[in-house]
Amino acid sequence: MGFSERLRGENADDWNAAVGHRFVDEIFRGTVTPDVMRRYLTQDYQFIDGFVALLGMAIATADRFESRIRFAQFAAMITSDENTYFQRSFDALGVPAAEREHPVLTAPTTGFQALMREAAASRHYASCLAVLTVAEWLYLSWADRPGALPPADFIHAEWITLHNNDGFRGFVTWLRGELDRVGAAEDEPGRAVATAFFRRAVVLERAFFDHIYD
Ligand SMILES: Cc1ncc(C[n+]2csc(CCO)c2C)c(N)n1
Repeated sequence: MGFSERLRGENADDWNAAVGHRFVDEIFRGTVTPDVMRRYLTQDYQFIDGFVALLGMAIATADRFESRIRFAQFAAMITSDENTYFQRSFDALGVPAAEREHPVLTAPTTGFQALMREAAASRHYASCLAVLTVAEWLYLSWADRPGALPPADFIHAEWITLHNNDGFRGFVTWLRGELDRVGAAEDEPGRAVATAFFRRAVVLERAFFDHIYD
């Protein structure tokens, strides 16, 4: 069994609770209320800055050029103006500028920001990979419901298709392979550090979904 599959298995309870969360069922049915969707998206929007910084550290610490290229291309894609989902959703939900840019942060959001900052500060490629892999793979896992009909509202439908399209699937497959490769090459202390980052990320993903219903 590869490192990524082993890590997922060790965190199966929290992983499955996130992937099968009430929010996920409701977004596929198109029944997430505007109030909940607004809380979710305003908090999630605060995630992207630290995420891109962490990608930058993965580019810097990767052990080979081809991995840097993969991350650089992904970073370019997610930071291009092409993806206007958040702004269109904020417009549709009537979210004012102040709440888009400076919402009151919830505990899981500040937890994620700290986790991504710490992973980057570690300058340890396997730890950067561990956090990035959870953020991507767990999202592909919940969004991947073959045969499910798309909900009517674009706010629900596009949040699903952003995370289950073939390009995203290909990147997650590569990311898992990269974590498997790097995990196998690490010594045991290095693997243990990456394992702890992976676990914290899975716990926070579950808490992030829970918190929008509090
Ligand atoms: C709490 C939370 N965890 C993971 C993701 C997924 N995610 C974060 S950044 C990124 C790349 C650009 O889409 C992806 C897929 C999320 N949105 N929110």
